[in-house]
Amino acid sequence: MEAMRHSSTFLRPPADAAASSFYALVVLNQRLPRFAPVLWSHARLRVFADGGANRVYDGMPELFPEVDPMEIRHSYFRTKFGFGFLSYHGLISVLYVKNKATYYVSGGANLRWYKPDIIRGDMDSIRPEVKEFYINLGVPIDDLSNDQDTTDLHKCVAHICESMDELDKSNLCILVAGALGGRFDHEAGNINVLYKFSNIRIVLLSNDCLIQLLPKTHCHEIHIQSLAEGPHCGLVPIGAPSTSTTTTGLQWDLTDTGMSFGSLISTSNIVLAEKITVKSDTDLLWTISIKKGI
Ligand SMILES: Nc1ncnc2c1ncn2[C@@H]1O[C@H](COP(=O)(O)OP(=O)(O)OP(=O)(O)O)[C@@H](O)[C@H]1O
Ligand SMILES: Cc1ncc(C[n+]2csc(CCO)c2C)c(N)n1
Repeated sequence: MEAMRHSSTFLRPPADAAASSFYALVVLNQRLPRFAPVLWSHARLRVFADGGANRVYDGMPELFPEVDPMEIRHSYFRTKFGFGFLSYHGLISVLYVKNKATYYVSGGANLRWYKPDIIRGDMDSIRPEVKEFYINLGVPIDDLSNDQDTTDLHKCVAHICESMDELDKSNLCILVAGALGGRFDHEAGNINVLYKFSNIRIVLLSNDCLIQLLPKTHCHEIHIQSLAEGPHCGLVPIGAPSTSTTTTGLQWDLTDTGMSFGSLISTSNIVLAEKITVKSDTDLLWTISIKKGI
C-alpha cells in the first residue's frame, strides 16, 4: 500500500517551508485565524466563499491596526513596516513583526495582495459595499444562488478542482480558513466536503486546530511541524467504524484496534514522535492542535 505524506508546512512562513504543494486558500464566513496572512502568502489561488469576503475586508486590517485599512485592503508595499526581499516565488514580501508574531505581507506584481481570484457562493451573506469593492478591483463574482443543495465551501472546492488540470491536482492542497469553531451544522457540512472530495487534500482550519481526512486507500505518514502544531491530537472514524487501526508515534498508539462512536475513538491523544504513522481499514479524520504562539 502506498504511503501518503502529510506535513503542515503552510503554518510556517513561506521562507521556512519548501514549496512542495500547490496551495489554494478558501476563506469562509468566520473570523479569520490569526495566522491568515501566512496561509495567504502560501496560496497561489485564493477564493472567498460568499460572506468570507466580508471577513477579509473587515479582518485583515484588524490584524494590522497601525495601518490604514484601505492600505491593507490594497496592500501597497511599504518598507517602513519591515524590510522587503524577494521571496522564493519572486514576489515582493515584507516581514512584519507585530506582538512578537511574524507575518509576511506580500505584494504581487500589482501589489494588491488581498485581492482574491474569485468570490463564489450563493451570495446571501456578502455585504453590498464589500461586493462593490471587489467588483471595482476586477474580482469575478460567481453567483450560484440557484443551487441551494450544496454549501458555499463545496462550490468553492469544486471551482478550484475545475480550474486545475489532473497533473496539478495531484499536488493540490486546499486550505480552508474559518472552517471550525462556529455553528455545528456548518462544521458538519465542512467535514462532509472532506468526504465528498476525498481524492483531494483539504485541510480545515480554525485558530485552535486543523482537521484532514486520511483515506483508507493509503497508509499515512504525518510529519509534525512541532513549532506550529501539537501535541494534542485525535483520530476519529466519523464516516464508518474501523475494525482495525494501527498507529506509531502517539502516546496512546492503536494496534489493530477497532474504533467507533459508542465505543472507542481516539481523542486527547498526544504526539510523541516527529513522524506519526496511521493505517486503517476506514477513512479517519486526523486532528491536531495549533500552537498559540504562531
Ligand atoms: N459558523 C460557522 N462555522 C463554520 N463554518 C461556517 C460558519 N459560518 C459560515 N461557515 C462557512 O462559510 C461558508 C460561507 O458562509 P455564509 O454565511 O456565506 O454561508 P450561507 O450559505 O449564507 O449560510 P447560512 O445561510 O446557512 O447561514 C459556509 O458555506 C460554511 O462553509
Ligand atoms: C436535505 C437538505 N437539508 C438542507 C438543505 C439546505 N441547504 C443545504 S446547502 C444550502 C446552501 C447554503 O449556502 C442549503 C440552503 C437542503 N438543500 N437539503
